Order: sequence, then C-alpha cells, then structure tokens
Amino acid sequence: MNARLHPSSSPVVQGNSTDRAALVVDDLAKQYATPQGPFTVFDGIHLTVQSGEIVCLLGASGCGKSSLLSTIGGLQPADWGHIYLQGDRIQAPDPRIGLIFQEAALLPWLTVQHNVALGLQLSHMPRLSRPALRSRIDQALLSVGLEKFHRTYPRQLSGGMAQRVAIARTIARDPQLLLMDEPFSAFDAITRLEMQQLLLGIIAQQRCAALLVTHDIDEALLLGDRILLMSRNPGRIYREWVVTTPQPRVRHTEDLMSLRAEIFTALSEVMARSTP
Ligand SMILES: Nc1ncnc2c1ncn2[C@@H]1O[C@H](COP(=O)(O)OP(=O)(O)OP(=O)(O)O)[C@@H](O)[C@H]1O
Repeated sequence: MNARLHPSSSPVVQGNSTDRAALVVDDLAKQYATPQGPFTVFDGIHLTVQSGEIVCLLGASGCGKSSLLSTIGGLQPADWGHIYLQGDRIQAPDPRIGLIFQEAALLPWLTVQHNVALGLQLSHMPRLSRPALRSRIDQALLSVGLEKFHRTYPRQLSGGMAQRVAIARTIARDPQLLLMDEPFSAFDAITRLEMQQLLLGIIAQQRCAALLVTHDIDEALLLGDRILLMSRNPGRIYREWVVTTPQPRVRHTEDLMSLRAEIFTALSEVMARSTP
C-alpha cells in the first residue's frame, strides 16, 4: 500500500448507521502508474449506500467515476481505504455485487435464457438445482419484461432489449449492490425513460442498493435518492444532495428544476477549479 496520498478532510465512516449500510466506502484512494509518474485518480472518498437506495454519481468527464466504480466492484485494487459490503470488508469481486455497463456484452451464440443462466453459473453461487435455475431465469426475465424471449438470440434483440437481458443476467443472482456505469447512455430518449422506469421498479422490488454513474443530471434527478458530485484531479466527493421528491417523479417540476440549477452551478464550480 502506498503512503497516504492526501490527508482526508471527510470524517471516517463508523457507527451503527453505516454498520447496516449495504455499501460503506471509507477513505478510498487510487493511483495509476503513468509514464509521467503516479497519477491520483481519486482520493479521500467516503460514501454509503443503504439497501433500497439509489445513489447517483455525477462528475465531469475524466474525474474518476468509472475508476471508483470498478474499484468498489473489486475489478482493480484500491491503494488506500476500505470497502464494506453489508459490514464485510471486500477486496475482490464479490458475488453479492452486480455490475451493469453501457454495453450489454451478451454472448451471441447463446439464447437469452442461456445468457442469463451463464451469469448464474459464473457467479460462484452454490450450485442451483435445475428447477431453481429455471425459476430464477423466468423470474429475472419477467422482471425486465422479456418473459417471451427465452429462446431468442442476441442478434434478434434491439439495443434496449439486449440491455434488459444484461440486467436480467445481473438481478437473477439477487445482488445486494448494483454498480452501474452509464447503463442507459447509448439509448434514445424514449428507451432511456423506459429503462429508467424499469430500474426503479427493480430496485423497489429487490431492495438492493444501487450506485449509478451518469453524465446526465436529469437522469440523476429522476432516479437518485441522493446525488453525489465528484470534483477532479483528484476525484473527490464535492457535494451531496438528498432528493426528497417522491417517486414517481416527473421531469421539469419546480423542485427538480431548482435542484438542477444548483447542481449545474456546483458542476461549473468544480470544472473551473480543475483542469481535465
Ligand atoms: N488504467 C489506467 N491507467 C492510467 N490512467 C487511467 C487508467 N484508467 C483511467 N485512467 C485515467 O483516470 C482518469 C479518470 O478516468 P475514468 O474513466 O475513471 O473517469 P470518468 O469520470 O469515468 O470519465 P468519463 O465520464 O469520461 O467516462 C482519466 O484521466 C483517465 O485517463
């Protein structure tokens, strides 16, 4: 582990409220080796996500959102700090975490049901009986509205349907934490809206925690129970907002528009303070 990168100004996360949190990130920092020397991509990151909560992570391009998400997901090691999932310290990919990216990454030679099954089989879960496997696949495909597409191949699906399969593949494992990196950014406005509604339904049903990286302030306003804004060089949590507007939310209501203006102002501040 490296020497401390920067002293953290945020409080160390402790205590009963965070013991119960699905995710606790405590003073996390990460450096990349570059030809110019070590580059601190993010530093002093503290955050918690409770079960059933959607936390959206906003920030300028290159501020380290994806790096933070993949570090929390165990895809790369942190250089400092700790990550706790339901109170357990984690340092590697954990089957209780589901990852969803912009690309659905389905295997083209497998049907929809076999893509979902593969997710279950690769997730180090205790071996499921055939009926249990079948039931999980059926339930997951029903949750994403693809119950009639078990035997369809990825090439026969639209982009939105393929992403629904990717979501089904993830939720079939019953994850306690969903980490999502720009999952809907490739879609047109209508598909995106449908996917956002789908996600809200899934989180409400499964009561898992969700941390969602997005560039889109409106998406964060529609989905987030809380919105975090990252600064850059190094990436830090600059501001946090609790979105109190109840679901279902409608775009452009007065309260959301005033929050939107506040977020824009804060985003302009962080961009003015740091170079890309
Ligand atoms: N493996 C790596 N080695 C060196 N530098 C990296 C590596 N991965 C990312 N970076 C750098 O870290 C910074 C943050 O990248 P990251 O992709 O995490 O940002 P981001 O906020 O997700 O950006 P975007 O919103 O554009 O996707 C960038 O300057 C990027 O070039």
